[in-house]
Amino acid sequence: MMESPRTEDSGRPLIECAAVCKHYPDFALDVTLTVPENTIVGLVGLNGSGKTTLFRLLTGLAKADDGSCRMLGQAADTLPVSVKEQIGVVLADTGFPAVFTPRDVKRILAAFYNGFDPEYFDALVKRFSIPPDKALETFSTGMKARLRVIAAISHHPRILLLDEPTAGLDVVARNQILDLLREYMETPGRSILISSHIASDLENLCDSFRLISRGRILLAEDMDVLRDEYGYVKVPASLARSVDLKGVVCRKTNPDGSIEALVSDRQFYLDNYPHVLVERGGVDEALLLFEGADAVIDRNPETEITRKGKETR
Ligand SMILES: Nc1ncnc2c1ncn2[C@@H]1O[C@H](COP(=O)(O)OP(=O)(O)OP(=O)(O)O)[C@@H](O)[C@H]1O
Repeated sequence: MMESPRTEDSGRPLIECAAVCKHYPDFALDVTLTVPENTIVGLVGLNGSGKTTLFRLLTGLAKADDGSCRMLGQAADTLPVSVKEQIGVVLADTGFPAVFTPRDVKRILAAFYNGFDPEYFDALVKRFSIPPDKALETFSTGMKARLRVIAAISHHPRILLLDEPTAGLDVVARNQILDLLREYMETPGRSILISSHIASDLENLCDSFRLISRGRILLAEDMDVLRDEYGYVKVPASLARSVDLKGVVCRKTNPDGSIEALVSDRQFYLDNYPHVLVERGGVDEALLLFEGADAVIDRNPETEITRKGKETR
């Protein structure tokens, strides 16, 4: 059986999805995922792949048709307040009413969370140059996004669920948020599940990532393994029959007969095939190849584990 991503071998699971299923008329989600403490997991997938649906299941906003999600060991659809207190959430396309000011937001959070830290909130608002008394309708996209993350983090939760927290932001604003998330993780016992369309954000922040496609997680890997060992290879049509596609994770055959593939052992190709283009395989390459692939090997060990568990039940 394949190992889980190496950085996640130890640590209590804070976020768990066990074969959780959600069906819509034109879409089906079926996900198994574990995020242990002290870990940042990135969720990557194209538009409509199911990222927001998964966040909605984890926050109890959507109810699973089968399987289950657990947060801090408790069923996600019936979380007690004591557990909700320990979760911070940024959901895509949500926010506070436009007429609110950051000071209003602070009052609401203080009423909602016992653990809300007003001094920390004020310090972050100041650090990110957010005007405390202006209505949010006057805010730029970046200011609103920063405030959403500040609001999610100011009660010192143990878990952060962040659906596209950096969407629409420039590089400075994105880096500010990523730095804040790194600081957040300096306290032991925490974890983050974060989705983003920006591969570099996830590559620089996360310990591991999950690639979700059409509602299923097809690849689960450590970020440093992806960076150090995986490769993108392009085999010209003339060599397509002679190259041993060792360690291929997914493969796409182009109309001209050339083959593009994501492989788990870049060095093998560098050593053996001097005429094959070999580059580092990043999150973007993985996404592009998985979407156009004509062959995919399921590289999500967690799915395998849960399926086996189900079969033996
Ligand atoms: N309430 C709903 N009713 C019907 N279909 C839905 C509902 N919510 C989501 N879907 C469908 O489920 C699929 C996955 O949507 P989801 O929002 O989870 O994707 P996503 O990966 O977050 O996409 P994006 O990156 O564009 O935000 C889409 O096809 C969407 O139309």
